[in-house]
Amino acid sequence: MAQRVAVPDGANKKTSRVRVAVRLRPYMDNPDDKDEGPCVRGLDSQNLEIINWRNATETVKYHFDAFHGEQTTQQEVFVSSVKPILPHILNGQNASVFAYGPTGAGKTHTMMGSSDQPGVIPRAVSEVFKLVKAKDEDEGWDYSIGMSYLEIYNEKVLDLLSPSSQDLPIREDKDKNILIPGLTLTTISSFSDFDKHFVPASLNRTTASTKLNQRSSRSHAVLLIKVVRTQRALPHRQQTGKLYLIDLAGSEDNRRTGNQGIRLKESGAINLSLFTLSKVVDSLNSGTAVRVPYRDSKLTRLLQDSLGGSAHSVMITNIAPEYKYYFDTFNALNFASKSKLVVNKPFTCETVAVLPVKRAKEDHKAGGSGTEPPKKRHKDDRKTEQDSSSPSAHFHSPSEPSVMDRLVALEKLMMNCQDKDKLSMLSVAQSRKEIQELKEKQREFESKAMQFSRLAGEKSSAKQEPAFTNNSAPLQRKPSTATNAKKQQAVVQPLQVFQPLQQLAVIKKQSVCIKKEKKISDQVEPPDGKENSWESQLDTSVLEHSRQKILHVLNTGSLKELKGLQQIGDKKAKLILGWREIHGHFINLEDVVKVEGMTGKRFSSFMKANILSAMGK
Ligand SMILES: Nc1ncnc2c1ncn2[C@@H]1O[C@H](COP(=O)(O)OP(=O)(O)OP(=O)(O)O)[C@@H](O)[C@H]1O
Repeated sequence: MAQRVAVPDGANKKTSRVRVAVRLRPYMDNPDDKDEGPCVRGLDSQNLEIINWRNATETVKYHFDAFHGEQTTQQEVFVSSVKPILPHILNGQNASVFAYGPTGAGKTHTMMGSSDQPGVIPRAVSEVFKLVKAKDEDEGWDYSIGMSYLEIYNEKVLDLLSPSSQDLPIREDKDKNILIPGLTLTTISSFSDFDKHFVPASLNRTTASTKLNQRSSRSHAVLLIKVVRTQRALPHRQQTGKLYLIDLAGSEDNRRTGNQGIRLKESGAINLSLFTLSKVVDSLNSGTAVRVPYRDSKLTRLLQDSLGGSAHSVMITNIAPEYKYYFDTFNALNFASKSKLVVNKPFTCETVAVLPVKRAKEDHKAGGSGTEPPKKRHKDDRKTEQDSSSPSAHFHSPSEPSVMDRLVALEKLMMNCQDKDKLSMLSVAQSRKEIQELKEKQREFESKAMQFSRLAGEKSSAKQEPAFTNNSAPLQRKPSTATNAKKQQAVVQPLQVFQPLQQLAVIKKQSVCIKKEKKISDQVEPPDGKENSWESQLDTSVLEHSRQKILHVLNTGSLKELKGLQQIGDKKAKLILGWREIHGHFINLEDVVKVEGMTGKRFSSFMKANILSAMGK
């Protein structure tokens, strides 16, 4: 049998952008949400605006490749955003279309649709058959179409056409094509043939009811349509084009989905892979990435040869207009647009009237503009108490799980620390990204805490004991060596406190800070005076002036200005911005050790480098 060899692809090796469209679903009347109106609206076929939560008299404008408003039909979405990329599949190129967005914002509606309003998937498959049929016989190629259908659930690849199969591996061949050995590939000869396989397989998808969506997709559903064309004459060239049509699981805020237990675990996997997808799309669209992090999740690994490179990709970001989706919408838009947003000038009265702002004020009353009339503020307070979706309602509810409480506490902390002057230094997108990253870290911490709590639960008696006890803390079990004992202690210490789980986040933070402050003073002013001997040689007033200058940059500097400091790279600068978002200003320079990764030693070295550099030495 003749062996096939890969023909070098003459196509442009430049990494292509992901085309981004946004679709706003219609407002859904809900007795609890009445009178609120939308928080986001379209401006034209490429632009939309959303209330600015930092100042409800402003909006934030976004520009996209396409904007589909509430009235847009399934056919219009398909024709404008998907149809143009399909002919490439017949020429051996790859493409991907994916629907991204918060849970309940319309991803499944967009991708699958219903029998009377079919979505992108049935329309695209039907179009591929049409395109093949329309090919001229005289061109001399034979076409065959195959389908695979899988879901990525909890970072496992599961074959929806063969539901009894186990987690499948993702491999890359020598030509950098992504393969899934063992995945069913069914040849289909017509649209009805496709339908026959697709409909029952869709029922195998993992869905569940959450607070926000009765039938929420808990996995990423990936439909692969493979078009292989073979030349009839010698040398029987063969080209394979892959089209991925993906209905992603919703990006989730667990306070609002009410997720616990298995739902929370699913949600962790969903958010992780979406976070990685956002990094990949960001890298591709910014065009600056040295390494696109495809390997960081199964989803992006699978899409590696169909996202970026010479592939054609479209992301349809689904958003919902109701206020209860506000933060999810804001996050989704920031993920989708990255640098494209513009902060508006203050809203005119006329425009404010069109977009009611009370919910935004309510959600952020602690950090709002402070200009709202007292009467209205009172009304909003009342509403907050009644509204179960309000962060503060969760915060005060003793029956809510502690994980949610702590996430809400974090969010609340962020809201309370809004300082207009400080925030004006940051672009909205940038700061949201930082918050997002911090939230990811917080989630990691939460999942560790949950694991920890489970361990504690197994060991302790069935009585109502605190979740954390000093003899159940795994970190304490680690034998510490003389050299790292101090470091370990700084972490273990807070867990020795007998406190309910829900207070852990705060306690841990405080304790670590106290401990680290101690470490710092040890290191900045060591007993032998060796470490800071350089300081003692400087004039006190000059030293103090330099310290103040550094503190000023740390408190008000933009990303660029922070990176201008000695020993502050991109990552550390972002962490500092994120810390400021949550906690406000650094009161003392020594507070910098509270920023993740800034140890006492690093702080000493940071101070030395910056003071000497400020003095021109
Ligand atoms: N453009 C639209 N027109 C009419 N109804 C819509 C539209 N978009 C979504 N819906 C309706 O909104 C509800 C939620 O939509 P859908 O299930 O598609 O959300 P989702 O983003 O896929 O959620 P999840 O991530 O939880 O699966 C459904 O009842 C759906 O029919």
